[in-house]
Amino acid sequence: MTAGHGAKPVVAITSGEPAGVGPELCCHLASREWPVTPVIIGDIDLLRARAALTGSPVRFVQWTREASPDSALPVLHVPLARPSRPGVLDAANGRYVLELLDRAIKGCVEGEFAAMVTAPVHKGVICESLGAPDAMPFSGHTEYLAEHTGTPRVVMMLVGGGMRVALVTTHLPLAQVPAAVTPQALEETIRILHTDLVRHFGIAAPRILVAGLNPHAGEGGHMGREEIDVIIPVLERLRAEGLQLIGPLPADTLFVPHTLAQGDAVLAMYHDQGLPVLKHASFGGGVNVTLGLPIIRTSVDHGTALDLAGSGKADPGSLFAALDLAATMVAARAVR
Ligand SMILES: NC(=O)C1=CN([C@@H]2O[C@H](COP(=O)(O)OP(=O)(O)OC[C@H]3O[C@@H](n4cnc5c(N)ncnc54)[C@H](O)[C@@H]3O)[C@@H](O)[C@H]2O)C=CC1
Ligand SMILES: NCC(=O)COP(=O)(O)O
Repeated sequence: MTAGHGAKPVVAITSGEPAGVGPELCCHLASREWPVTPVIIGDIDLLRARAALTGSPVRFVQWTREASPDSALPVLHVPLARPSRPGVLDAANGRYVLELLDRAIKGCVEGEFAAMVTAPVHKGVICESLGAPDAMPFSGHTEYLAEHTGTPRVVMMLVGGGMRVALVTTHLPLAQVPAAVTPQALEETIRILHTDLVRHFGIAAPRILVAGLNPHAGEGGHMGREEIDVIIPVLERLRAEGLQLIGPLPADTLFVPHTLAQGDAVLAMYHDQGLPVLKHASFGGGVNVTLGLPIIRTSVDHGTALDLAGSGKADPGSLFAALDLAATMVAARAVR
């Protein structure tokens, strides 16, 4: 049983990179009623400072499980290492950002929180803070959550603009993508996507549109062989088990409306094959959800927007959509 704040499930909101728009977006959570109780994880003084700077009337109070909800936003206080200025990254606060994630993960695993929603982090400054300015020890929440929940494979899926777009590979250099699209990676990704479309999205028999890797899905082997050597054999094997898999389809025409209408989700082979289309259709209202985890995690579809930090102009639509989706997933889990 997840600890309640009043009668509602508690959802942790990690406020993300302190120099980015995450803290000020959290202020907007007070402007709506939610079916869950959002508890913000972050430095309470930072949140108060961003509220003052952006003219938000919100009040932040320290979170206690016993307190009854009022108009103030509860905060689980985690102190910054150093005061943060909007738009100015500071590697000294990199570990603070990871502490927010660690606290939320722990709370979700132990049942204190029903789900976690993440505001954006800056991957580069976290890597710098870990003493690896030229390497990528932190490549994203998705990979971090997999590692820290002991989950061998998870799937990044973005939802927005009437689409669901999942990825076989996530944050890795483009040159490494073909080698990462292995039969095992593809099969495990499809199984997770299928299972979670049923489990979390209530789609009884999901139809998945699978992109090819190469232009024109390899043009029959004349423009690359990954479709013939890897993708088609995996799809055939899984179709024999009853999964509804359409493809491999040329990615350039997969996203035309009449093709999209034939599926419940798209599976893209890599980050920039699928996400630009979805973000074009839904930026500011899209949600990133991690499938295959033992916990529920959703996120905004945008980054730290350092250029907007402190201006109060950042759009909270994606954070709202992420919290709405997390609440829906929590409710669906409760009736299973
Ligand atoms: N969920 C996460 O933690 C994500 C983190 N990132 C990280 O964010 C950092 C910056 O990434 P960029 O590629 O510059 O993308 P970005 O999303 O931060 O910014 C791209 C453009 O969109 C605008 N924008 C972003 N969020 C907005 C909002 N809520 N309202 C209005 N306009 C908004 C920005 O002002 C900018 O012009 C990188 O370190 C990246 O890795 C990127 C995407 C997701
Ligand atoms: N493009 C998505 C992104 O960068 C956010 O990824 P993650 O931090 O949620 O893994």
